[in-house]
This record gives sequence, C-alpha cells and structure tokens, in this order.
Amino acid sequence: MVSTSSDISSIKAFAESNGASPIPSNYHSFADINDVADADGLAASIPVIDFSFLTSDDPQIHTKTVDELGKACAEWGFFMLINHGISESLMEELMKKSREFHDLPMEEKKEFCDNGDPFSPIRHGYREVAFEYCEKITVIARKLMQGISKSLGLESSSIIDSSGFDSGLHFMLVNLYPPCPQPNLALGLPSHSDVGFLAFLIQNEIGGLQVKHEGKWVNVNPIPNCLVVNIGDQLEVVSNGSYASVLHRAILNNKDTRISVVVLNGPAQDKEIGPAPKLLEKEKSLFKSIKYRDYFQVQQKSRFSEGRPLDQIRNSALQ
Ligand SMILES: O=C(O)CCC(=O)C(=O)O
Ligand SMILES: [Fe+2]
Repeated sequence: MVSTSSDISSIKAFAESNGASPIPSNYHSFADINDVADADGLAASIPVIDFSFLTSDDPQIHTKTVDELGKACAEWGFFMLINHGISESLMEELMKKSREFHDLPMEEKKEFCDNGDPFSPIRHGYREVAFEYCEKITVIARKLMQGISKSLGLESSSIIDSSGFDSGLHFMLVNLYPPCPQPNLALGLPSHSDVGFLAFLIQNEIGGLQVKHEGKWVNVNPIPNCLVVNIGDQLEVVSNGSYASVLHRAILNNKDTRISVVVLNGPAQDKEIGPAPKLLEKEKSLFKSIKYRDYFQVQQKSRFSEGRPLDQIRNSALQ
C-alpha cells in the first residue's frame, strides 16, 4: 500500500487491528490491478547470472558471463544473481532486524525521522548489519557495472568513472507489506521503475514481486539466497536505451506479512548523466543529460504517476 511516512502507522495498525473489514477506499488501486500476471510460464526463463563466473580468472568463463549479463539486461532488464558471496546468515540477520524495526512502537520509529541522521538512533545492531550488507552490495554492484560496461562495448571502468559511482548516492529501502484483507483491490507498490543504476532486492519467503516482460506481468519467485537485480533509469540513459529500466510492482496477499529490502546504487549527485559518448558515435541520443540530483527530484515527484519519469528527459522523435 503506497503511503507517506505519516500514514504508514495507519496501514500497519489497520492490518493488525481490523484486518477482516474492507480496506479504506483511499488504498484502492485502480490503475493496473486488473492487469494480472498471466505468464507464469515465463517465470522459469528469468535469467540467472553466476557472480563467481563473472569474477572468474578464466577469461573464457568471464567473457561468456559478460555476454550473458548483457543479454539479461537487454532482454529482461532484470536477473537473479547467484554465488554472490554474501553469507546466508548476514542476509537472514538483515531480514530479522528489518522486521524488528517495523515492529518497533511508532514513537520509537519517529526518532528515526526526527533525527537528521537516519542511522544514528538505530538500536539492536541494525546499523551495523545494514552497513555491512550495503558495503558488500556496493562491491558486487561495482563488478556488475564493470561487466555491464564491457557488454556495451565500453571500457570496463567507463560508467563507474564518468558517473562518480564511488561517491554515488546509494541507499536502502525496507518495505513491509502486512496481510491485506482484499488483495484484489490494492497493490503493495504500483508499477514503477527504480532510480539509479542497479537495484538489489531480497525478501522473506513470501512472494509478491512482479516484473513486466514483453507486455506481461511475470511473478518473480526468487531462488533461495539469490539477489534479485534490476536495472534502474540511469542505466537506461547511459546505455542509450539498450538496457531498459524494468517496470515492476509488488502485489499483496491476505495471509502473510512480506518484507523486502532494496539497495539502490547510483551516480554521484552532482554528475551530469547522459548516454555514453562512445555509443553516440553510432546512435542518436535518446536522452538529455541531466544532473543526477535533478533527475532524482523528477523521479520522486512522478514515481507512481501515469507517465514514466524517464519520459521527462527523453529526446523527442523529431529531434
Ligand atoms: O517489495 C518488492 O518486491 C518491490 C520493492 C520495490 O520495487 C522498491 O522498493 O522499489
Ligand atoms: Fe522498485
């Protein structure tokens, strides 16, 4: 259920206290709720990338995996990453702490908002676990960005260097979806694409993520312990549209609470991000260059609206 931070409490309280009654009409989602997933067969063909092959010293294995990565980005904008090296226990601990955070009394949660540094008041060791996990994700993201650059025919460090990735804006979202008495009337998160280069998602054992593929919603049933990785808007821009930032959404169920943790990696805020110049030697530029900070504002304002935020920086066909 989409909400501002001020009404998160009411959704959770509603789910906990009054779960059997109809959901308030302001949570009804009319846009694409009836556009149900009808392509379960496709779920089996979601690409799987083996991270240990990408980082292999064997040039043949590495090159083959770079090709597979490029294909996954071009055809799906999305893949499951296995053998990424993050321990099962760290991922479990992160999910546990995330649940504990959502279960804190509202008063205690408010301290997170009131304090300028969202991490400073975190109790129960959440900060340490979240930092450790995010650091590991950033190392993986860096390697993937190198592979993705190569798959586009660019130098491996090209996107990292030109975007200021190493001082980039990276952040973590922790989503909680309580059981919804009428999951056919509401969405957990409406269709959207993510800002930045790559988004990494893990979830508890409850499914709900769907991606749009060839016009159809496809259920994503992650392989245990894999990272679900999707392309964000800035990679679509840098690749000049070759790797589209995938539309995805979260659906609800009426039985179990679902949690997902998403880490987004992106450029430095003051960097102008546009299509890679080398690609424009042979192609027309599909996007205007814009500072990441400014795009971020655009994206936050229109994230769940009808048109896509990327449309606002798309060059018109007439140009
Ligand atoms: O919870 C999910 O499956 C999707 C979360 C998501 O897309 C997001 O936080 O941007
Ligand atoms: Fe997302």
